[in-house]
Amino acid sequence: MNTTFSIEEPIMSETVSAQARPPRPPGATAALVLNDGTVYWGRGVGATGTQVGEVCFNTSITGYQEIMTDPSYAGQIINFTFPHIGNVGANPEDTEAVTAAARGLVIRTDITDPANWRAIEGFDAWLKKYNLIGLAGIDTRALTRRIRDKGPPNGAIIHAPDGNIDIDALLAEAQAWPGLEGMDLALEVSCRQTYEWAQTRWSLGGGYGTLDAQKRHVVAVDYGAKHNILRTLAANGCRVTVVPATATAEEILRHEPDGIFLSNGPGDPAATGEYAVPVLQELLETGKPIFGICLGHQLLSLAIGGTTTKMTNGHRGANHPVKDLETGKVEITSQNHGFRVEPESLPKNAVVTHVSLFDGSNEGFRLTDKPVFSVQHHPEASPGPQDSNYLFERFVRLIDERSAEKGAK
Ligand SMILES: NC(=O)CC[C@H](N)C(=O)O
Repeated sequence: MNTTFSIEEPIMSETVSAQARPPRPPGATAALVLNDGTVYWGRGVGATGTQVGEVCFNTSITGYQEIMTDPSYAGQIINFTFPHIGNVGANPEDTEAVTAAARGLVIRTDITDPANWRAIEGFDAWLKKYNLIGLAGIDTRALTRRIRDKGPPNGAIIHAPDGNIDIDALLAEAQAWPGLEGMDLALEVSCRQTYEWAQTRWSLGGGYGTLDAQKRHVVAVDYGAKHNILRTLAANGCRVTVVPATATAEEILRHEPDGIFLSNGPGDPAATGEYAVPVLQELLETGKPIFGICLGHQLLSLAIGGTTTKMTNGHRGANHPVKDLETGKVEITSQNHGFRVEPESLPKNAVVTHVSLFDGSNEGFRLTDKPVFSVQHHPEASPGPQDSNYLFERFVRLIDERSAEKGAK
């Protein structure tokens, strides 16, 4: 690990077009090759090998462990806009899944020795453990501007400590990769078997807790669920049964849930919708409370007849303002999505409840005739602000109201 901390850490090479490929700088052990032939040389960090995926950027300043383990990043290489990634090291608590589904990461400065009381190892060692390939010394600003102006390209990365790097082979890989549109990745990251979840949210001094009073039972459909969603459900008094993405409506209802949760997840919602939508349509018929987040929001929109499209630039960061149209309040949100719901495609019984103040795109809706709502952003944060936590309370209220109604009958 490089132990020198310096913002002046040299960038390996600037953005250069295919016509004028940059010569390999001395010491280069890694490269990123975009499908248009652009080459970025770098210094390898983390695991070795090659990977191919969509290159997107995330603007979060903290939370790199949570971002790298968010299953929604399957099929993606993350370019961090914040220059000092890795400087607080790594700990065993700040993870959102048992394994990492992201394809790799691109960072500006070399990883330094950790400076944080919670760190038990350096970020480089942690990346190796999670089999994540990284490149340091990249002009991440230039790459971000390129993604902002032209949309996220497909690219191939390599970390080869022996310097054995074949740019043409990487270019061919990047060009042959079909891209995220039309790709179902939920099956790759979903759990294989049903399991119970009881861990609650982390607290300073207390770590993660467990829940004693489990008043409500929620079945969470795992399209690639972040653990902090499950933790937040548990912290709100829910016993959570997590079922695979392929669970049928009958399998879900056999657990007799008081409410149903639809998780976040990677890939194109239209592709996942091929098997998820018929199940959701059956679940909607039951009148049970349903809450969806991100991919869950997109799948719910498809189930009621809406459409989703790929965005030119997705939303990935921890400072995105979203307006709750029903209260007029603005919440600062955590985001990670590259597809969006087209609000004009939604049926009359769907009311748009949230909108992005960055680009006006849809961030949420609710149904007027059923206890059903969903949001595009990530109210569980991790990383990010907790302004939107109230949405979990709203879900629990819907569950309690329905239970009270049933009890009164
Ligand atoms: N975080 C998510 O659930 C992402 C949803 C979807 N894969 C998208 O990119 O839009």
